[in-house]
Amino acid sequence: MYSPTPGRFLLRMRTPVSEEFAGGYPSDEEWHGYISNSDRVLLKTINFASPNSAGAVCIDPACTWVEQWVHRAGPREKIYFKPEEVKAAIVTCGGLCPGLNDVIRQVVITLEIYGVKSIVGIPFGYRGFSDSDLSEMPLSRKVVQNIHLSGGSLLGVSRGGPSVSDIVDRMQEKGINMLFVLGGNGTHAGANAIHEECRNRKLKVAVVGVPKTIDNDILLMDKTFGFDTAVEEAQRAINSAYIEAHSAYHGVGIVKLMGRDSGFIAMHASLASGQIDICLIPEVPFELHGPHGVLTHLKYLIETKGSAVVCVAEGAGQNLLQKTNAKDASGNIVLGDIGVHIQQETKKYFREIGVHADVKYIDPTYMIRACRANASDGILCAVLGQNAVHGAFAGYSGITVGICNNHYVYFPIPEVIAYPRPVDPNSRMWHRCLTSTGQPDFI
Ligand SMILES: Nc1ncnc2c1ncn2[C@@H]1O[C@H](COP(=O)(O)OP(=O)(O)O)[C@@H](O)[C@H]1O
Ligand SMILES: O=P(O)(O)OC[C@H]1O[C@](O)(COP(=O)(O)O)[C@@H](O)[C@@H]1O
Ligand SMILES: [Mg+2]
Repeated sequence: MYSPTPGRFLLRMRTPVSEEFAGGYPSDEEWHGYISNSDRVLLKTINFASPNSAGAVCIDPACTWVEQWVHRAGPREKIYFKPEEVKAAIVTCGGLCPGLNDVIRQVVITLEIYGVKSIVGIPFGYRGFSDSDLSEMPLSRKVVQNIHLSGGSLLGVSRGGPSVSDIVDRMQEKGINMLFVLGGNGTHAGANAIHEECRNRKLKVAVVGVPKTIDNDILLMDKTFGFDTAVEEAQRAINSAYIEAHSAYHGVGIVKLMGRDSGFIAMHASLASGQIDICLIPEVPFELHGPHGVLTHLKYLIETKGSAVVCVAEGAGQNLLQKTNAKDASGNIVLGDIGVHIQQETKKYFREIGVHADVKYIDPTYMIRACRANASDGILCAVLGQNAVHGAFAGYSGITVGICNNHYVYFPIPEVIAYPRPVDPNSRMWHRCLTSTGQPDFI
């Protein structure tokens, strides 16, 4: 569609002190280290023998093997934007997530290495495109140098905001032709709509996403950034609940962790801690009362080991609570508080059966996401941020970056947000979690 020009992302650099290397490293070397547009990464790596294998996803009863590939991420030899003509914008939307600043930093640094001079941050999510009292923030390596040392987002985040057509109007007014969108499912739905609108208006704009969700609920990816940090941070809450429960006579500790639709944080935090007796996630229904209910098992645990710790994801057991039909500014359903409900029902239950129980409830909700990224997330953010810029220069739009089978790739946005990625109750990981907790079925 547009004629490509040779890439300006230098994989080998020399300080341009001498005339000889003023333009960078000589380009006539055989090794160049660019990614070919034909490089592909295999989407699924297990050839399941039958649909009965744990976690099997099959297209037919014979589980016929179908190879599916995605584009490998990274710098290309030919680029589709002249860096001096680029005005790049970065926006962070939805809730916070550890690592947002790390990604912003890497996007800015990489853009500068390509030679982009005009880089701005849009304040407070998509809202920053419409609110007249919010002005764009000029970004450079100097501005972002140390932002990864703290959590949150330098640019601020928000839910809700203007229509897609208003956003594209503002982008046209401001001359933005590269947009980097950091956010979850909702943000990516918006990013894809912005990409489509730009196409309809025949604008040469690259819209590239970087999936941000501590819930880890984006399809096809090994994991999203911030998830590891959230799981690690959750260990403190779980350990406190364990110590409280263990030190009390008939102690019961309850910890509620984030996870609107998906129980990945609760499952991984339970598995990592080794201190959880009951893990409850949205994907696996449970009863509190009755012979197979959670409370009967708590009584058994109190009798047999003296204490117990429960980890519950915020989206779990919503069928046990009264629906409010309330929605947040982005249209997400406001959930009932399952943690408080389990706390109250546990106290009531033990009171009614005349057994002493010392119930302690910990809700570390915002503490697990308002923190700085750990080392492994720091690396993930760096690679994703850099690859987002390479993707835009490679001429892609309507894509998002991710890690798939340990390789970094570009996904078409609609493929990864078709629905929130759930924990598969038939997966090995959920079975491993059950093995660790030793919990029975609660239905
Ligand atoms: N289907 C959609 N189409 C366009 N924009 C959307 C859509 N869903 C959400 N958004 C916008 O994306 C932003 C973030 O959405 P939200 O659901 O709050 O967070 P997240 O992106 O983390 O899922 C909000 O500004 C919201 O208005
Ligand atoms: O109170 P807030 O800011 O709406 O955030 C709560 C939500 O944030 C999350 O952790 C992640 O949500 P997003 O991916 O939409 O940012 C959800 O699990 C949780 O419901
Ligand atoms: Mg969301």
